[in-house]
Amino acid sequence: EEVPPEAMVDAVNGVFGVHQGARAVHAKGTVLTGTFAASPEAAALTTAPHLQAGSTVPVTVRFSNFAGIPTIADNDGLASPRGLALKFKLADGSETDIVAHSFNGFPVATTGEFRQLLIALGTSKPDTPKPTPLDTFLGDHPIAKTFLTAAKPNPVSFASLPYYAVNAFKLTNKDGKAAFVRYQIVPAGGEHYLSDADAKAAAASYLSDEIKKRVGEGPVAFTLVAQIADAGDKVDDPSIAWPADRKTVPLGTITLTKSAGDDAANKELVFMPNAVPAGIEAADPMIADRGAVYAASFARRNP
Ligand code: HEM
Repeated sequence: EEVPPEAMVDAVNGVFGVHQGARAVHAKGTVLTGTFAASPEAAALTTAPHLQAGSTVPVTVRFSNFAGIPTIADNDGLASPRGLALKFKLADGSETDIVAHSFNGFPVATTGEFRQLLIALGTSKPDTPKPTPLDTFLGDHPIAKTFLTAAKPNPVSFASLPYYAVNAFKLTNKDGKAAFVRYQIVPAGGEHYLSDADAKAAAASYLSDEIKKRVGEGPVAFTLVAQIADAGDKVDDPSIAWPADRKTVPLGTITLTKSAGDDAANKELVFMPNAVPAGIEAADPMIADRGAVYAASFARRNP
């Protein structure tokens, strides 16, 4: 089922409402800048310029809460999964982006199913007669139910949880050899979460406050990793995580050194999951759909 990008933005707005100037989803965020240095191993996978050994390029990272509500408290249940959007500034002036979240999977397999889920969410209110559209959808889609009900503990920091880009890409190296991969962004300092009591007591902007303070005291680092598909792993279904024992290859190190402020200071910033240089191609059709939807959302928030 082809879904027009505008209809997807409308469906997201149906869940969270329209908030002038904000992203339709992942509406509260904070931006940092730094560099990405490619690993020695990356070039064996792809000819992409920022993934050649010795390459270092500037990056911009936006951390965000899930909900399409710009005032969402960082300890609200709707703040998870968290987002990490990463923009590489390539030497030729172009940009390439990775847009990831803190859950290894997605509720549904396709853009069309995602629209159905959004409509079910938007039309199921506390006073909606049972079974609600959401009850019916989740009854038919057990993976979506697992996604929505999975424990998503509040992190100590945006820098203390791993992120997954979920949709598969095809990387091609200089010999023409191709591999299907999914990106993971792994925190250098490991995973750390708040206790329930500490999460409850946390301030509404504890995460954006914490990351600004942290980066003021020293660099904040992540490793960009490629998880490599085995023959038979599905590349067009982000709802199914590939097994954890699949080979992983470090692609490089993200080192964040400066806060660039919150969204008010970064209105023109947009990340495109489908913006890729030669050596990288989208493998999952959801990636092109996301590109069109993000552009439509950007146009609405920057009229
Ligand atoms: C068809 C599926 C999807 C739709 C329709 C969709 C929709 C959107 C929209 C409308 C935005 C706001 C864009 C903007 O105004 O700049 C957005 C941002 C975002 N989405 Fe998605 N999304 C989809 C899939 C995903 C997936 C699979 C992930 C996780 C890997 C994800 C993570 C994010 C994140 C982290 C942001 C914030 C980006 C930023 O910081 O600018 N989305 N999405």
